[in-house]
Amino acid sequence: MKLFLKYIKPYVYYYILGPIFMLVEVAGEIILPWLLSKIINVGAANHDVGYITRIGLVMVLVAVCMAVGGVLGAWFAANAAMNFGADLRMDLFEKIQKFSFNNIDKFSTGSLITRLTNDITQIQNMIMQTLRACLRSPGILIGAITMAFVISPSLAIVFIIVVPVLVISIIIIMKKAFPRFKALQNSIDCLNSCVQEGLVNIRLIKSFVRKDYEEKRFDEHNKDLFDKNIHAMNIMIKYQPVMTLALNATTVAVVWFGGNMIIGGKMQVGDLTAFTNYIVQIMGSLTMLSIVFLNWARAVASFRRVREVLEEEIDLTDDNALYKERKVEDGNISFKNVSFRYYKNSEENVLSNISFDVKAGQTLGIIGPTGSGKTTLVSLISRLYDVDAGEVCVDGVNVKEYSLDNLRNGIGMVLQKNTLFSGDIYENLRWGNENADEKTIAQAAADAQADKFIRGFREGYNTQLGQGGSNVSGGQKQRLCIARALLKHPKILILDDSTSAVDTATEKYIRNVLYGKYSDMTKIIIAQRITSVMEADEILVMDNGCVKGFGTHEELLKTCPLYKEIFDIQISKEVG
Ligand SMILES: Nc1ncnc2c1ncn2[C@@H]1O[C@H](COP(=O)(O)OP(=O)(O)OP(=O)(O)O)[C@@H](O)[C@H]1O
Repeated sequence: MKLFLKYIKPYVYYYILGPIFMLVEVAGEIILPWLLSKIINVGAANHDVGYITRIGLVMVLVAVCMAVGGVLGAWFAANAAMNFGADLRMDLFEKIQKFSFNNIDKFSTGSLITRLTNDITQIQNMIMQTLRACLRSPGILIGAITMAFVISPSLAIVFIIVVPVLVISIIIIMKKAFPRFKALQNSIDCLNSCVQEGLVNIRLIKSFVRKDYEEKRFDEHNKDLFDKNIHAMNIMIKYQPVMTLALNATTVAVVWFGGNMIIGGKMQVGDLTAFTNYIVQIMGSLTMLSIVFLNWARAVASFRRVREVLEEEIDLTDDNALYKERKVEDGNISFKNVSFRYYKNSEENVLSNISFDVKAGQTLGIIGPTGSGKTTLVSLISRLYDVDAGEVCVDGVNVKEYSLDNLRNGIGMVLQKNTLFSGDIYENLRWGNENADEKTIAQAAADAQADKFIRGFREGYNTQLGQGGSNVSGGQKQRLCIARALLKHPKILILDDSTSAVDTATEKYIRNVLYGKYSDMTKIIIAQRITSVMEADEILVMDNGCVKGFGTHEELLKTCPLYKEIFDIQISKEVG
């Protein structure tokens, strides 16, 4: 509730004015049947045209006031709901941006998308409907029942039987609806995850001819969503005819008893007309209330899902950092007895007892079999994960003592899975430095051996890139990502297998530029090709999460059997 109030507070006037304007409509709906009965009982009975005209004009005036009240009430309700949704969505998005990888792994991407979109829409709809109905429906209910008792207390007894029965059935329906709506939202999660995976990987699906399999998977999720929808909607489907039946039965009973009363001279025709109008209003407001309650059931399920994300504890923060203002100045790196595992309940470490130092400006090459922990190791430098034992220091300070922004601003990472965004090349490269001018961008691109091929495109640097960089080759994408990182001018540059798709000659050019022009930058180059790391100042050889060797190329050839083996296999293959 506290969380709910946070989003209501800034727009509290909308929440007050919306229902108040709706009351104008309520008053009108109560007055109109009564005025109608006056026209029938007095005007028509006495053939008094003047009376009919006067009351008629009052009715028109009431209708105009109702329209104005209705429009303003709806406007305030819509604004309250939309603002609530927009603020909640923003907070949710900000929270997700702060998530560590561990937090992200807990929720699937599809589920986070559903929570950000569909769940918040449910909450918005609920707020809008509630504001429109919270005073209107009870107001009409109370007003119409009162008027009915005023007109004919004996006839109004029928409501004492009908209303409690309907209220009890609404409560039962609410109880049944809640779990069904929760299951429905979870099913939307699964469908969204399936759609997202299917669209992001559409090229892979086509190349592996997995279209049928993916269609089958989608069909299963789609059917599940259909079933859950029907299961939830069944409540509404069954409920609506019950309400209509109750309305019709009550009307028939009232007309029958009322007719007898008119024959017996105990009631006037106009009163019976007004009475039947009030029946419609009472039933209408009960139906409206039941729909609002059903939407509440759905929105509460959604709100719980949104709250789950908002209240998720972020396990990697800089809240307790000692040197929040400090920036990475030189680029010295030091690993001291570092151990790490992804799953905290697993017994085996992914990295075990790693220790090494890299001085500012040096180049460290990292080589080792796949899965040996190279990517994991460099992820710890920019605190994508926290170590389980030991410490990682940058410029002599534990990475946990920097603010995350300052630490990550000092480090440029070109990840193994490179990603570009839709937009032109300029926009993409400016991720490295949003203020970079065209000349600086072109220079960074030239250093990454990308300038030439970019200028080869018809639109040059204005070429639009597809989502994820789908319209450039793997090697081109890697060079654009390196240019983007160079533009950042980080103190530490990490290239994680990021030239694997670049031909060896171009890769050598890039290395030469890095060793020459960027000699003050600490560079970590992870590679599968031994030629990519041979010239590094130090080389770290990894195997199964452990350091198997550390030294220069010449030293390792003598001291590290694994390095020698990799060298022999790769170099003899090249010679062969
Ligand atoms: N996000 C993750 N969650 C759980 N386990 C992971 C995760 N990422 C990697 N691993 C596991 O950690 C180990 C080391 O993976 P890592 O990616 O660091 O190896 P690598 O040496 O960089 O491999 P490659 O050369 O293939 O890129 C592997 O066993 C891998 O399965």
